Amino acid sequence: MGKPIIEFENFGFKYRSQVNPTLYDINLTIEEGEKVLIVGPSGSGKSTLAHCLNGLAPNSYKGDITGSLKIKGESVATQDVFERSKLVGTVLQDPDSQFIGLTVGEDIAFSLENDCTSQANMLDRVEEVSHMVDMEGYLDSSIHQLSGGQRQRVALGGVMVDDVDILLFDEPLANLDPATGKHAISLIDRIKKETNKTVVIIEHRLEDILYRTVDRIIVVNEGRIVKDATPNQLLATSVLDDNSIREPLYIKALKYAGCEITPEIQPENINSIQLYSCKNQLVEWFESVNFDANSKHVEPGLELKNVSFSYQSDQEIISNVSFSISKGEMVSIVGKNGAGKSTLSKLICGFEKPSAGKILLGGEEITNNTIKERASKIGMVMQNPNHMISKHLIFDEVAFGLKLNGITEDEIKERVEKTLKLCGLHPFRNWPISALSFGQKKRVTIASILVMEPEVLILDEPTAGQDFRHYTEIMEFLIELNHLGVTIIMITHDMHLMLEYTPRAIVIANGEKIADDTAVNILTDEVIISKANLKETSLFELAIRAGFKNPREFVQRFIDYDREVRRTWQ
Ligand SMILES: Nc1ncnc2c1ncn2[C@@H]1O[C@H](COP(=O)(O)OP(=O)(O)OP(=O)(O)O)[C@@H](O)[C@H]1O
Ligand SMILES: Nc1ncnc2c1ncn2[C@@H]1O[C@H](COP(=O)(O)OP(=O)(O)OP(=O)(O)O)[C@@H](O)[C@H]1O
Repeated sequence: MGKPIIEFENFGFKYRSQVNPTLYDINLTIEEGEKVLIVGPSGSGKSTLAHCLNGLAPNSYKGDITGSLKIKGESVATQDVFERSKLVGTVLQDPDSQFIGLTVGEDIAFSLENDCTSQANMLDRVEEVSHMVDMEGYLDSSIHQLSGGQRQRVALGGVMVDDVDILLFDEPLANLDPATGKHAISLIDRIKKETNKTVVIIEHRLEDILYRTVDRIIVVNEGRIVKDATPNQLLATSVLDDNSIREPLYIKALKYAGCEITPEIQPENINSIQLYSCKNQLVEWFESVNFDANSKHVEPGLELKNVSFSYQSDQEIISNVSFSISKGEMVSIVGKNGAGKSTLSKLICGFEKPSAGKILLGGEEITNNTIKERASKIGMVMQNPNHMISKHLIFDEVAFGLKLNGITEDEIKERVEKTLKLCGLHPFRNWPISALSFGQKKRVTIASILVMEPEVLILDEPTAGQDFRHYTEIMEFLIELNHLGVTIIMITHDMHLMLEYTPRAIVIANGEKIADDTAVNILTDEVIISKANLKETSLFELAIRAGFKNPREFVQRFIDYDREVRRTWQ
């Protein structure tokens, strides 16, 4: 047993604005040098636990603590945020809320200044850190000119240099492209091993985190710890499923095939798992299922013809991109951080104007239409919900667009209520938005666009911060809309989402389109995966390890089968 570094004892927290506590009976000891993953459904209290650990609660988020929290053996009850920051370094869920400097270099330097590093040393260290997170070309760029994932990388870089014993990451992968996510996980692992720091990670993307070993997984639900186990032990239970947390895809495939998952077969990673007799079961399952899922769409929807764009005249961000998405299609746009995906959506919505090329909707050119003209037909849900929300109450936020369009009060009420129900927000309709978790806020922004009933819906990372139940609800809801003829375009770094929900994907790298194919073909193509910072799927690896001659087909059958299973849940 190592020395305890974090000790929550009978710990509870109640936000001042809430009637009931958000955390109850937390008894959790984390030892020096441990790496612990905290998972749980949206709104279960994970970020609150993180805020209690880094002192934001109760210092910034006011509330009452019961029980005790000790760090390094000492009670921290009276510490302020600054004192706590010397013990715990944090990457928050919304990186925008923690930038201090104006440029990338200044922001990284700020973390070093806290440690009184000498000026000369500082420049070297800033270079080194920026290199670590692959941002060395951006040291003079303003934070505001960075893409969402680039901001996340800077935030990661900042905390990695903090001279603290505990590193706390709240959804570190949310905006990172899959390859950078993998890199970040390796980096966290390396720093932990080299410096013996204690690492606490909160993340919905369990499979991605388990790319590198974690010592323990803590499952939180409704403010309590419901399970504290090693990954191998946990994956052998149904706790993840029971608590709306997504299991790794290869585990799901093995379960579909009827294989028994035990800790002994080391299920924590696709490379560690022993398949034994599961191989035969997988083959039998594969042969027993077959679907022909794809239907063809032909009506013209959204078309881009040779579109180019630059923010600054010397650097082209989008280069000669053309594609055509039929009415009623559901397509992913994927690619590296900073590749130009969000910029493309800004061009489609009219927030920016192409320097060359045309954009058409339903066969008609809209290149010169105003944002307002497009807004009734094209809805856009942005990456960061805090960039979209302008109202105090949930109902008002969702009703806002309808009000602007002069819809009657009765109709507004009906449409807003219906949308809130669909988005799982109805119980909160009279709440202030400030009292929602990040995942809940994200759903508010989706609701505020859906209520407008757009023809084309563009969603930038629609499921970031969502637990599996809400993820599935949102995605199945989008599929329903899609079946009604709404064209859906998703910008995502979630390879599961792309595989499972969008038959087709467009890949952008350095502002150019480098592929336009089925999601399965793309995620099994090494060259494209590497060029666009994507990540191979564990299903493909499972199929190879189980000896399938056509692993692509195995992946496709899993996807089709899984889709059918999910449909029957509805
Ligand atoms: N600032 C706040 N003021 C009042 N209540 C809050 C505040 N932040 C969170 N809560 C309450 O705590 C609950 C849990 O929120 P928290 O952010 O800890 O959840 P989470 O598990 O991190 O969720 P997610 O995965 O969606 O980020 C919320 O449903 C809300 O009731
Ligand atoms: N307002 C701006 N001014 C100048 N450059 C910008 C601006 N916004 C974005 N950029 C640059 O344009 C490039 C593309 O950014 P964009 O946000 O489209 O990327 P992305 O593919 O959506 O990335 P991510 O996956 O990280 O969200 C990036 O290199 C970014 O630094």
